[in-house]
Amino acid sequence: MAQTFKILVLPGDGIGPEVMAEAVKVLKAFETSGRKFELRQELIGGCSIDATGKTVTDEVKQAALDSDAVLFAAVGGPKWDNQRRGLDGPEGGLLQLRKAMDIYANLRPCSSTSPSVSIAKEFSPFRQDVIEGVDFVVVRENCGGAYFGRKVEEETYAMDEWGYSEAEIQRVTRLSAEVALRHDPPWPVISLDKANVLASSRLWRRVVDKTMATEYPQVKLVHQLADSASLILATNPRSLNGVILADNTFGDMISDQAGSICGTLGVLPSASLNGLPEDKTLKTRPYGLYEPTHGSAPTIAGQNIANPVAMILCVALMFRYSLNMEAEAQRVEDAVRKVLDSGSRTPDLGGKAGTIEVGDAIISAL
Ligand SMILES: NC(=O)c1ccc[n+]([C@@H]2O[C@H](COP(=O)([O-])OP(=O)(O)OC[C@H]3O[C@@H](n4cnc5c(N)ncnc54)[C@H](O)[C@@H]3O)[C@@H](O)[C@H]2O)c1
Ligand SMILES: CC(C)[C@H](C(=O)O)[C@@H](O)C(=O)O
Ligand SMILES: [Mg+2]
Repeated sequence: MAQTFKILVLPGDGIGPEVMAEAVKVLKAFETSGRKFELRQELIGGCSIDATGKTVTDEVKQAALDSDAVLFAAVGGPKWDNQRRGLDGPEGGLLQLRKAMDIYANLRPCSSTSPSVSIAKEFSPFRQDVIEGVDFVVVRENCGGAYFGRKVEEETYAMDEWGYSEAEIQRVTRLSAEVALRHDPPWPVISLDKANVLASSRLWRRVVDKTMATEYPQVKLVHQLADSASLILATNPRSLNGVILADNTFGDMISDQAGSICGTLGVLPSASLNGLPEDKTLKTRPYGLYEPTHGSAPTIAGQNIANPVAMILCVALMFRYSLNMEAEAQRVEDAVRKVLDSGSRTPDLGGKAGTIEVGDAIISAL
């Protein structure tokens, strides 16, 4: 009997449906007589608010928990900006889903050996000698901090509680160290915080220090203030090579900044996980939600010009982390590299190709 993987597909808003269509085409190309993908497509974000009154329904959250993996594209847009925000707004649908799945670590790779950065030599706004050899992965805490703390939102005052518990910091620190250990020799862990100002950062630094010293003494740990990390990323990004561990807010910011190395966010995928596949403490394979780093890019939606590469590389990450299909993950990454090298690129990379054309070219190159 064929092995069947249940995949929840969440295209969302803006360019989401366009880039998701290409990713699904790539996924389908990997069906064989021995392997099937059972796809269930659902609403999330603004389109879900319009159809159901909720940014994500309980059924969709349950479907995520019942799936082998979730492919998510993007949510939000000006249509909903002045209606509802926070957990009830379009972006809140994604936040609620991250929380429901407890996918506490968001891995956002940016490597000059990956297809995303290999094209940077021609398109990046950076000088080639500055970005040559850049190789890091941001491990962003994904379920806590300012995103999920108590909120006050009044006419003339607003507050977001930016709190972390020891346990929340410990688990993401462990996962970042495990990512570091996947490399030989192990990568350093570079932990970002604002311990010079924020109480939550001081706890962050203490817990990271203790966890690394007691459980991962073989992994080098560096603390870097988050604001200066931003400067370093813009001046000497290679010196951040390794695992960049950051809380929810700093991780969000530094991973968007990584897009500047490639010159576009349209090529950076990410994996949100509640553990690595080799984690023995998990009863099942980890939950995985695969989402590009970019958003719904409303100004370019509906024109067949959005770059589908980030979403397609999410399929590769899903193969790697959720479906035990490493060889297939590499085939997707190789095909993307080949197509970008051939010059078939969307306008954000200076090309003239359409979303569909790039998707088709990647399938032909598999
Ligand atoms: N994960 C998500 O769903 C997510 C992430 C970020 C922003 N958003 C939402 O998206 C909306 C727009 O936000 P924003 O403009 O700050 O960020 P954005 O990532 O949507 O766009 C930033 C810039 O990158 C470009 N861009 C992004 N993805 C691209 C792609 N695949 N191909 C080509 N160009 C691409 C856009 O045109 C824009 O110039 C907002 O409603 C925001 O809340 C959603
Ligand atoms: C849309 C928004 C909730 C989201 C975040 O801030 O986490 C996005 O910016 C991201 O980086 O995935
Ligand atoms: Mg972001």
